[in-house]
Amino acid sequence: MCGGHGSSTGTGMAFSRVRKPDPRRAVLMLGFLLTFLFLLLHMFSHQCTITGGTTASSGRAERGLREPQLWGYGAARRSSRVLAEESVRRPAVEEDEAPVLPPPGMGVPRRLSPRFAGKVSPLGEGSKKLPQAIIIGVKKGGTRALLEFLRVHPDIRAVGAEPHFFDRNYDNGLDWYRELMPKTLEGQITMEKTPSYFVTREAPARISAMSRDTKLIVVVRDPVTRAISDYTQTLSKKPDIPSFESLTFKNRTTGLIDTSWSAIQIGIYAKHLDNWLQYFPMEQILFVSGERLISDPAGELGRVQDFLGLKRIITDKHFYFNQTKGFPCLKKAEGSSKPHCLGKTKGRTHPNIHPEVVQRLRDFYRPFNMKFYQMTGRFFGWDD
Ligand SMILES: Nc1ncnc2c1ncn2[C@@H]1O[C@H](COP(=O)(O)OS(=O)(=O)O)[C@@H](OP(=O)(O)O)[C@H]1O
Repeated sequence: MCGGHGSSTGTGMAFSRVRKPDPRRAVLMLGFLLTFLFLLLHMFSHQCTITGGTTASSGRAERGLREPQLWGYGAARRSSRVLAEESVRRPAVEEDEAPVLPPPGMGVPRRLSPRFAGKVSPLGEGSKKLPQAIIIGVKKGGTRALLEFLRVHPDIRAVGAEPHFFDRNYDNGLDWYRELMPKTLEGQITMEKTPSYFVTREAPARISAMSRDTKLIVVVRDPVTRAISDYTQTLSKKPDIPSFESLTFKNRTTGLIDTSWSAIQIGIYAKHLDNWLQYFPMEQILFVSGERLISDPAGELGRVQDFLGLKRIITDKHFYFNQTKGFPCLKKAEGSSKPHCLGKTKGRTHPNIHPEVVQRLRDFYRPFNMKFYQMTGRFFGWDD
């Protein structure tokens, strides 16, 4: 535009006009100035749109929608802000239900949240290792109690929250998984618990690929009580769900049980165990009675310590029965001198289920339970 104007007027002409005050030239200059200012303003407003775009994408993340992953300091700060904001909006996270995991590729923060922190030696020595023993199930069996009790042992280090690596987070890779673990010294055992592994089809192959020597622990509980406990947990979060009775039956009149309902499905232990036996020998799996873990915690803990090849350090002396809670509690929690019972999400009051429905479920589970006793060589006494 400028060049075009110069060539049409001619250099000499232009020069002579500079000397004379020319109102047209003044208007032109003003036009230039205004165009320049306009361009400047436009660039500035474009810059603002980009910043606004970032905010919008955070909003997307907050609403749980997918957004391209941007790693680095800004992204890390943004995701921690998102988590903080979400935790304000969400009701308190229920124990064992929604562990806050670091996103893949970002590594694990040096200071882990207490939910993830295992016991760390005061000097921070040792190294992080993949777990040599895993509590793989069952949901609502008493897995949290077992892990909390085991953590009292000086030779056990366990991650607090459920990593869900072999079901939900497998794509994050073994390095990510290892990073979640607490540091251990020579001779100490690294552990984790994720009860959903027991019913995850891919879990046995995946754990075996990590190490064929992994020791597996399953806390089992009467499948009928377990189903009611599972339902009670869901009910506590979604009070509007249908009744236990209506979810149990495909057809109430014929009494046909809906085995596709996870609360029922999980309790068919023999079927799930079959899947594990394709990859692990029976000697590598220990079954803990969820009922005896309540009535005789030291006895069950003795079996677990033997299975893990550890000295029997956790004994009767470590437990007391808390009348208010109605469950055994630790006289001294790990790393503390105070008594410790599990939180209020453990040991909930179950709704009353019609005795006829309970009986129908007992009949349904009986053959599977028999098979399970046979497979494990232990009689759990659920069918008396
Ligand atoms: N010592 C002690 N204190 C409190 N609760 C105990 C204890 N030992 C076993 N239990 C039983 O554990 C049941 C919860 O099982 P899980 O920890 O495996 O549940 S979860 O799958 O991790 O959500 C929980 O089930 P509900 O009673 O249905 O809440 C308890 O019955």
